[in-house]
This record gives sequence, C-alpha cells and structure tokens, in this order.
Amino acid sequence: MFISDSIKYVGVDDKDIDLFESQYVVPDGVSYNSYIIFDEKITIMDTVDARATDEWVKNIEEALGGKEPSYLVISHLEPDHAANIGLIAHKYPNMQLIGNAKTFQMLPQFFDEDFADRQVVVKEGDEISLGSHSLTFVMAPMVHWPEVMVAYEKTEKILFSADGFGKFGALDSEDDEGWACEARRYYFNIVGKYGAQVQNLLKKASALDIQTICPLHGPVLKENLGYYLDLYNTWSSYEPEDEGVIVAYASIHGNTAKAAKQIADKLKAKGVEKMEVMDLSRDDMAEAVEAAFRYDKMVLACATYDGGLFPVMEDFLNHLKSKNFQKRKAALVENGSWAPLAAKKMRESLESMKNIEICENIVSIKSTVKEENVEQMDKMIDELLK
Ligand SMILES: Cc1cc2nc3c(=O)[nH]c(=O)nc-3n(C[C@H](O)[C@H](O)[C@H](O)COP(=O)(O)O)c2cc1C
Repeated sequence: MFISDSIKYVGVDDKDIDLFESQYVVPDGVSYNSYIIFDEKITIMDTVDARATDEWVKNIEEALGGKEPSYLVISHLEPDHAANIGLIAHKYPNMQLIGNAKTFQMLPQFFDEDFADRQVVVKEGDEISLGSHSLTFVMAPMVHWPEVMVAYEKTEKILFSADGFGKFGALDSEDDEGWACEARRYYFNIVGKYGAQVQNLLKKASALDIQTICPLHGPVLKENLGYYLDLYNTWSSYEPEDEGVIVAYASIHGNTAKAAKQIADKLKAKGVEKMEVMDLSRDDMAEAVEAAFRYDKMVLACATYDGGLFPVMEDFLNHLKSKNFQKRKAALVENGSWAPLAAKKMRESLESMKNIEICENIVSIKSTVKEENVEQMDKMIDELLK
C-alpha cells in the first residue's frame, strides 16, 4: 500500500486467525498495520501481533535496507500492536521508544524490562521533530485503552489514529462491501463503550488539517475523509445511523423465530426499508450488536427459558449494555408454554440502559402464534413506527 514517498506501510495481513480478540469472526481476516516514516530520524509507528512477527520483521528489514531506526512510537500496548516491542527494541539497541507516562507505567506488565534509559515520554501537544517531518502527540485516553495516543504528522497532514477508524478485513481481501460495514462492527464491539472519549478525540482532531488517516487495522483513508469522520461522530454520539429495524430473535424450537419473521414481513409491508432479521443462536453476535446500534428501532423476540430468557437473548442484551447502548426504541415479543416471562425480563434489562423507549404493546405467545397474537403484532408495530 503506497502512502507517500517517505512513509511506507510495513504491516501484515492475517487471514488465518480464527477469532480476533478470541471472539470476533473475521471472514476476510484482519490487518495489523505498522508504518515507517523515513527522515533524519527514521521512525516506526507501532509493531504488530505475535502472529505476524516474522513477516513484519521481514517487511521492516526490507524497508530499512540496513538503516537504523531512531524511534518506535507506541500508540498503545494492546498485544495486537505491541507484541513485538521487546523484539524490535533488542534488534535496534539505539532506537528510543516514544510513549506517554501511562505507556511506560504499563510496559513492564507486558515485558520483563521497561527500557528505562530509552524512553521518550510525551504528553498532550508535544511535538518531536524527525527532520523534515514532525509528530505531534494527542492523548486519546480510553479510546479504548487508558494509554492510547494518536500522532499527527503536519508536513504530510497524516493522522496516525491508533485503533480509531480501524476495520476488520485483510488489506488484500475480496470484501467489496465498502468500508462502513466492517468498520462499524469493529467500532461498536471494540470501542463502542467509549463514545464520550471518542467525541473528545474527534473535537481535538477537528482542529487539525487531516488529509490522510493511517489506522492500525484496515485501509489507509485518503479521500472523502468527511464521510468517515461523520460516521465516527454519529457512532460515538450513539445516534442511529439509519432509520430501520433490527428484528433479533432467540428461539428454541422455531415458533418465536416464525413470529419474528412474520413481524418482519409486516414491517416491510408498512414501508420499513432497512431491516435486519437476526437469529441470535446462529448469526454473528457482533453483527447483531452492530445492527442494533445502526438502526433507530428494534424488535426483540424471545422464548422463556427456566423462568428467564433463552441465553442467547440474555447474552445479546448484556453485550448491548456493556457497550453503552442507548437512545433507541424497542418492541418486545415473548413466548412460553406455561408462564411466558421473557418480555418482563427483556424490559428489565432495557430499563437498565439509558434512553430506551419501550413499546407498551407487546406480543405474548403461548407456544405457537394464534389470531390474538397477530392482532398484538399489528398494535405493537403501529406503536413502534409511530
Ligand atoms: C429448558 C426449557 C426451559 C423452559 N422454560 C420455560 C419457562 O420457564 N416458562 C415457559 O413458559 N416456557 C418455558 N419453556 C418452553 C418454551 O419457552 C416454549 O415452548 C416456547 O414456545 C418455545 O418457543 P420456540 O418454539 O421459539 O423455541 C422452556 C423450554 C425449555 C426447552
């Protein structure tokens, strides 16, 4: 990937990983991005995951062509970017490590040594000259680790954005869904809880003239940056991106699933254009979380299970709560063969989140959908779309 004459991409695609962060399926893999700025002081921007060590070292050696780097910038210490700090520090003993106070406080947790005599400690707004380039550091605490910082290179107007603007998918993947889909799934599942902190970072970034964004996963963004910045503003302020509905169901034997699909057909007939129907037992949980954040409305349909919720619905609601889910409208469908309780349990969970409007009209099914349930569906849908 070409960035500029003096800035080279040295990252690695990982197409074999089974689960990113041990929970996210990545059908198109993931990239661990790393960059080198060539100047009087050659600077490496982050390392890569331990899975990608050999290829990264090869990339670094090829790019450096025998030259010695002066600095390694550590944007944060997550192992998918920081695993090779020790290795590269030993390989280039004259190289200094640039981080902030928190970076160096946490560094010994990951490595047996803290490279104390090689630390360059930066704080908000500090600028380090590399020659004709310079890096200005902007702290981004809890986006999404405490020590995160991003770096702005002013001559080429590049923001090295750490995990911000990251996306699942290897760089040479066949994925033609566009940027937003896998960037949104990445954002809400990994960064989603920290909307306020992302808003702070966006405010600081708005004061910079940015022409290129170099994230730590996914493509380098060079054109139409307003599009990406606008999406990040929407996502981090928890506003829905689209008018639409996620219909998420948790069904043991299929009757709740049938009801959910019937509701989806009715919603379509009422003119709902954007909708995703998700089987929480089988579809990707991270995609369901993504869809919940994307749309302004949700229908949750769940079988009662041991006096509570069928576990995948409980899991879904727990995911949403942990990601600070808010500002949405929800409608509830329950099923049970003797004492349906799922609507009450879903309501309790949603009421523990912020600004969730829950429809009064619910659908309460006893085993299979009956005529009275169809009437309940119509009332519920009218209230949901009101
Ligand atoms: C292990 C288990 C526990 C259940 N617990 C309850 C319950 O507490 N209350 C209830 O009314 N139904 C309970 N049911 C019954 C289901 O909720 C009910 O059959 C429902 O119609 C299933 O919907 P489905 O066809 O979408 O799976 C339970 C079913 C199973 C398998």
